Amino acid sequence: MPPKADKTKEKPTSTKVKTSKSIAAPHPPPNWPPISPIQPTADLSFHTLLQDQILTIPNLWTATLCKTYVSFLSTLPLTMTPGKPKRGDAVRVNDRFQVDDPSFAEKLWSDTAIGELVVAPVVNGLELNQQQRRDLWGGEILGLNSNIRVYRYSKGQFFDQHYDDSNSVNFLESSTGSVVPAKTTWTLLLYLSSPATGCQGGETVFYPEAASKREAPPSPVVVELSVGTLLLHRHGKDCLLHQGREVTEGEKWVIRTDLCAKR
Ligand SMILES: O=C(O)CCC(=O)C(=O)O
Ligand SMILES: [Fe+2]
Repeated sequence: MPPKADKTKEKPTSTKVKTSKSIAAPHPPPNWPPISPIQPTADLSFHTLLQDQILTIPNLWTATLCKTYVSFLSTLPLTMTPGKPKRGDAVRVNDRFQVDDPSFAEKLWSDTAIGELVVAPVVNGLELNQQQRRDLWGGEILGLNSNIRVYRYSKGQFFDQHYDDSNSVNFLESSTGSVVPAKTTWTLLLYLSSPATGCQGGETVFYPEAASKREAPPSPVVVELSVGTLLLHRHGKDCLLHQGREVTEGEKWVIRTDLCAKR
């Protein structure tokens, strides 16, 4: 069975006081550039790549904003992949920066179209009712995981086949300041690079399973990199096997977080 994504680094983040052991990375939150300029929400929508499993929001971030972020992220102390993965962990060969930053997670949710589109999802032209929303997102969505990860893949780097785990987290509600028990349900990957920025390869590829043992598995779903596109995919027990293909030219930059649902 293919491994889980880097389990050791995907520990639940907590908004409570933590022991040094539970801190995934000891970074103070960086001084992120403002999330501007962005596309108006009215111009954006979900695109379905695989029903109930893989969605995108093309052009969530403008090319200008992605460029500003890549320049900024290049100044952060990214760390190289730890040597040999532990037994059961996926092979991830890239450079990463990880920080627990509820304030940035809240900005990504509210200052971009993510929050509005997730709360009132129109999928394939149909607005979902409350039950359909819960089924799609895996519960009542609170916002985004404060565990923010930045990946830089240089030429020759990749993220081998794996499944993403659902994690238990404590979600800090910005409006009330209260902490709500939550779990992550979908992975969000924001692409800041593409062939337009000189990056070749690096596609995220999903391997849907065959409906039965007698049937051949469907073709893999290849998500091409596109600057400013947000990719969302279901994770946890219904996660599809997936990988980040090798980058063959240039650099691939990605910001990763997750949807959090009430536990
Ligand atoms: O970089 C990618 O395309 C995939 C990343 C991924 O699978 C992950 O963060 O779990
Ligand atoms: Fe993954």
